[in-house]
Amino acid sequence: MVPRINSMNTVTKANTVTSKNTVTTEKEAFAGSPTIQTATPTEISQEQFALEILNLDSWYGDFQALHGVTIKIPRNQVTAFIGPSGCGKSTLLRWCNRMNDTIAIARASGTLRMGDTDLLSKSIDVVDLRRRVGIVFQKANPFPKSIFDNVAFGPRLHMKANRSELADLVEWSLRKAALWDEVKDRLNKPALGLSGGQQQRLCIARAIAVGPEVLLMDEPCSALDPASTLAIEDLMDELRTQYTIVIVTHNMQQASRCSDKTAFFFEGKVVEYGPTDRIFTNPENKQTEDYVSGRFG
Ligand SMILES: Nc1ncnc2c1ncn2[C@@H]1O[C@H](COP(=O)(O)OP(=O)(O)OP(=O)(O)O)[C@@H](O)[C@H]1O
Repeated sequence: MVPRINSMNTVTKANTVTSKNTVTTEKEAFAGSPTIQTATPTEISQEQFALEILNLDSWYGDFQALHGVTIKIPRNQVTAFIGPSGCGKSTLLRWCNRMNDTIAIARASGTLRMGDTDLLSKSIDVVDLRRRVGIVFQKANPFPKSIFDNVAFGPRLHMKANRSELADLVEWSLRKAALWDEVKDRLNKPALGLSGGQQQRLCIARAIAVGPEVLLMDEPCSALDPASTLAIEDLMDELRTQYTIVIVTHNMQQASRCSDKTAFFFEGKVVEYGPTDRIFTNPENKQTEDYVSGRFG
């Protein structure tokens, strides 16, 4: 029988619609999932932002890594962060789900909001935040567990699902991550036995299994071969209908192929932010033009 995740405690709580612009719910995040009834269609307009970053400064000790960054990240789109090494792309990404909390000398000021949630608040529940804002790293990092247990890990932590509900959710996540057909006969085998590209798709399945609203991807393809890279890019294209994706990439072709919006960073500042087509074909800033055309960086 198909499990009903929306009957679970955590999900019910998170489904609360708090404001007009905060309509992303787990119900929507799981839309299409066998575990959730059909979501009420929600009008997505350009005005709806998954993340609002206003005048964000960030430091590591005395070193200021971000200077007054302002970017509004639209819902259900792919936004690419590009720029030369050390310009602050990952720092910004890591504030979005508070991974920087693991760095004692990191601090930030300014505004970083997801709907009504202040992501910089000291009192935020970071475990719950990381369920709502998933992250996939440059190097795939499956747990030393079975393929099944990797995907089931988050749901076991955050939801009260019985065995069959969990099995359905694991299958759904692996299908979404375009990995099901390759692993369905070896779910109990170690995840570390998968190829690099498969491991990365597994990490994406693991991230979406808990119904995040936003998926952060920090150079997810930089360790992959062209075929696996293409698989991940296809996947992003598929996932964008349900999730907001933010990707850090050094690959200009990838940014121009996969993203709707692009932000170009330089020395901790956003030099230019706008529709990807425009950034790549008609940038307003000379520095952006030089970077996207490969003249520096
Ligand atoms: N843990 C840290 N401690 C001190 N400084 C750091 C730390 N992490 C990053 N930095 C510094 O902050 C700046 C921005 O780093 P960040 O990793 O955000 O850049 P990036 O644009 O993602 O670079 P890359 O493309 O090479 O990954 C760099 O100068 C970097 O050296």
